[in-house]
Amino acid sequence: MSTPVAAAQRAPVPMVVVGGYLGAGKTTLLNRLLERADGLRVAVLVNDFGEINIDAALIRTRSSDVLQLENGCICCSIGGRLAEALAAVGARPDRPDLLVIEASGVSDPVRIAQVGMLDPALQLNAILVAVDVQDVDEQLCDPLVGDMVRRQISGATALVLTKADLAGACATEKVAARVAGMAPGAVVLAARHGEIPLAVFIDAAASPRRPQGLLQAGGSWKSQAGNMAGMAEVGSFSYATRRCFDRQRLRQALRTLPVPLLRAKGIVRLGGQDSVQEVHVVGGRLRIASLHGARVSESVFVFIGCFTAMGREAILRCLEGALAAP
Ligand SMILES: Nc1nc2c(ncn2[C@@H]2O[C@H](COP(=O)(O)OP(=O)(O)OP(=O)(O)O)[C@@H](O)[C@H]2O)c(=O)[nH]1
Repeated sequence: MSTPVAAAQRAPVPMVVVGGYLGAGKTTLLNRLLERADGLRVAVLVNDFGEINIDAALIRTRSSDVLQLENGCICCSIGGRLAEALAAVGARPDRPDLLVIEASGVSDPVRIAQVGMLDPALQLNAILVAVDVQDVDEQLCDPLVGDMVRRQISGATALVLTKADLAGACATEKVAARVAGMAPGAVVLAARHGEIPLAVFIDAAASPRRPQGLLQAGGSWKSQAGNMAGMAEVGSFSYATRRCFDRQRLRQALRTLPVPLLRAKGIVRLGGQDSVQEVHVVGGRLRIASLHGARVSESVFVFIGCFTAMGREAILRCLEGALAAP
């Protein structure tokens, strides 16, 4: 392994941080990049909220170079581990051509970029922030998460509008104007199911840099996130089972959960089917889609929200009611 000095003398690894609120489409962006990154060696560092890293599993179906950090907000709670993981990438004898960090939906991408910028082996290319056109207005008004979403958006060098296909052109234009005003200097572009020009990741010049203050920006995030967690107890819990789910019952259960949540995602096996499915609940909408090429021995779910013990149990009961007959 090379020494830190030797590592610093080689050309730095371009780094892109992908941020954005829960369910905004970060993993989709990353997977689309990996599908098209012909010959480009992309290392991916994924931080997820919850003890089961569903995102890393979803990305692993498309890349083998995936590093993962568990449990939420890399910038506040595991900054040291993030720095270590980044240093390990920079110290590799065969450095990747690109390092992409997927931030958790409740973290501040600027803080993550700051940690990376302290490492001379890395060079920040862009902070991409995914913005869900359908849900961002509601998120920005939400007393619980509004400040966090605003901060994520305002730290972007590129804002990637997602789900324009669902929201329509008119809503997309309105959101584009709104978020552009929150992040002056950021490029605003729309993604089609995660597809954006590769240059946005690869070419530093394609993303205008925040000219100043990057290292100062976002300084109060830690305390804000701390307050938020204390006030509202945003948390997560997971569920794993070796049994299969019944598709119809699972749909019904996830559409009628008795407890509000911020996000749910899972990788599940359905009774009578070989294929593995990915499951997403975002903004109350449910999507179940085949996860091609995946093989799993158990189904897993992560739920993110403000749950009481009773709420948690109610959700677990719903899930158990959706299991297929053994
Ligand atoms: N229709 C449509 N769906 C999208 C688009 N982008 C993402 N999605 C869907 O939105 C859901 C959430 O996408 P993810 O990529 O998992 O979102 P994420 O930001 O990684 O989610 P977290 O990691 O939980 O914060 C999935 O069901 C995606 O298929 C899009 O452009 N159009």
